[in-house]
Amino acid sequence: MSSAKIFSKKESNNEIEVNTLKEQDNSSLIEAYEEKPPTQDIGHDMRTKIQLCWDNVSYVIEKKGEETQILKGVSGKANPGELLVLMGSSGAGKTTLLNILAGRLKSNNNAKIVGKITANGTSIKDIDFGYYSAYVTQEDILLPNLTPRESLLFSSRLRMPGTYKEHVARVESILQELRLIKCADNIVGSITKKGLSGGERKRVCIGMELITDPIVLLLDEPTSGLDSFTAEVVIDLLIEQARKGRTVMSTIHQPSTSIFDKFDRLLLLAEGHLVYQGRARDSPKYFAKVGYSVPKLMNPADFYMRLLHVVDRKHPTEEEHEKIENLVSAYTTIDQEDNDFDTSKLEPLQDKHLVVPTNFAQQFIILLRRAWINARRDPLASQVLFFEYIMVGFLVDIICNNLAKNYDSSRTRTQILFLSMSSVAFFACQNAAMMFPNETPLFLKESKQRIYSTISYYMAKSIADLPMQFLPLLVYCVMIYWAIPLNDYDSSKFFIFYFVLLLLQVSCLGMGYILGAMVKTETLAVAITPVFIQPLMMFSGLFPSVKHYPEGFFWIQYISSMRWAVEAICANEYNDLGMHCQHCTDCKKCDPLGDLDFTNSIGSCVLYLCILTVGYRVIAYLLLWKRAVNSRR
Ligand SMILES: Nc1ncnc2c1ncn2[C@@H]1O[C@H](COP(=O)(O)OP(=O)(O)OP(=O)(O)O)[C@@H](O)[C@H]1O
Repeated sequence: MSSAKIFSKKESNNEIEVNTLKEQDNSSLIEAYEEKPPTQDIGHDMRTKIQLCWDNVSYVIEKKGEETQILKGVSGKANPGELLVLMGSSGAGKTTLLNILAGRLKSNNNAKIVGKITANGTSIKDIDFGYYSAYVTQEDILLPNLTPRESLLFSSRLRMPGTYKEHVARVESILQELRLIKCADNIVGSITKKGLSGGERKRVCIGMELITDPIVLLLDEPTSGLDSFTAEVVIDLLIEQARKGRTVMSTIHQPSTSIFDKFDRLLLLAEGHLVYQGRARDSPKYFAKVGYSVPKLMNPADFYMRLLHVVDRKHPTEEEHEKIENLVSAYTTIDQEDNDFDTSKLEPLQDKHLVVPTNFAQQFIILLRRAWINARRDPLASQVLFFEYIMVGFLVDIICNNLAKNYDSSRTRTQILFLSMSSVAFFACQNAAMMFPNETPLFLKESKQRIYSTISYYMAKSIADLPMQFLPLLVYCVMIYWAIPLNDYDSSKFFIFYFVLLLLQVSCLGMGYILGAMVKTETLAVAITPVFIQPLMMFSGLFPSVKHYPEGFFWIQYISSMRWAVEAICANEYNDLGMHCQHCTDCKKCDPLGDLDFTNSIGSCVLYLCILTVGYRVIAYLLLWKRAVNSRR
């Protein structure tokens, strides 16, 4: 593939090229692209240009019978080949406007969008605008345990057609283009795990969207949280993307003067009103004309932010109100002389659709590989789980080793079984619940883009998570089984013990998925896990025994997989244990199982456990599916 080479050759010249182009007016810019053929040879034909226009766009939401107008008749346009920056005070409506233009916000019962949005004159309602555009969210939505190269490669394989070689070439080209080669094999990382720097992570997010070669690139605050130098690197990349012919539009919070100087066009919002739209470099002249001169040596961006700031948006002071009114009326009355873009070469867009290039089996295999790499590298799933099991096993060994096989010690024996069951249930459930919220943003984003089906994702995730759970549990079982020892009548006893706990682990992972699918953050997942697990544990048959369940609560045992797991391992333990009592000659009356009111066979307990395992997983799937459907609305 040639593009990678072309990019690397041009890299050193980019800065000069960008700056030179910036000095020219818009039409000469476009001609400049036309003369040089686009450097990308995949995806969209970059000679297709899109001018995005919005006319009188308003957004009104209704909450508790009260209407709030967030956008108030905003009009504007974003030209191909240019970087349009949206600025305004916090809450002015920048993200809302960007979301509406990207088609991410739609009218519903509580929110209404009015106005017309067109791309090359075609209403975006009449086409699948997602085919032409891409959106980079403010949050970095990436899997923390993958590298940039892996993230881009999986994204490419899921979203674009082509052979493996072509995917690799496309990814290498993007990595070079975004100057990510040096960190391409480092782990992305997260807040809790050191990985890429903020700027690198943001560039990977941009790269994830460049995979489909979008003609319109929309970004929500790509520089937030970055220092001014790193922010400038990101802006330079956006300008480069624009110079390739893309229409680039981004919200930016607080650009430095040197960043501001690089913007092609500027759109300023104040309290949902448009107060300026035009060339960024012309803005100081415009504001001076309407009575608000930018002080000498002051960053115009800082000046505008201060000018447009309203302390209490619900109750603006008279002065603030008057200032915004002045700016709004000045904007609508002063001619902007901003019609310098030649639209004659723009072609109407066809209603093309993104075609999912993979079938269910391919999606499953790619997602399984991705989920497996992510799970394998997750410290929670590997080191922490091992540590937890080894610690519990070690303590059990110290406290309970060489336990006598008599009736007196059966209480301790039962407690060990309960501890084993509760540890497995708690570790598995919490682990799954904590890992899920980290991955759901990417799943929801991809499912919004309809890259794959929820079932292929869910099945891949469910399977990929299992191996990392099995081994620590096996280590725990081996550690305690012969040290106590538990029932050593024959080897099948150990395997039944391990198998039942394994099944419990699989079912509790499902329960963890339910919790993980319900909450949005890891912290919340940690907080709510005990709330769900503990009641189910209390109805596991040991606390109190089945006979003593209060009336009306009897049914809880049927939704608790712990109940059936504990009965199965107790039956496995006490049948053929060969107890010898010191106190009685006839041990037939010593019946720990009977004392516990456990009467079911191991087979029926395992059957209940299997049914609950499937049930939990189906519920988790439905919750995830519902979230995916809601995210597409
Ligand atoms: N669904 C909603 N329900 C209630 N209020 C909303 C909703 N969406 C947006 N808003 C409100 O609309 C206003 C504009 O929100 P928006 O996110 O567009 O602002 P912004 O200019 O991007 O702000 P920031 O720079 O702080 O991100 C805010 O006051 C926000 O609270």
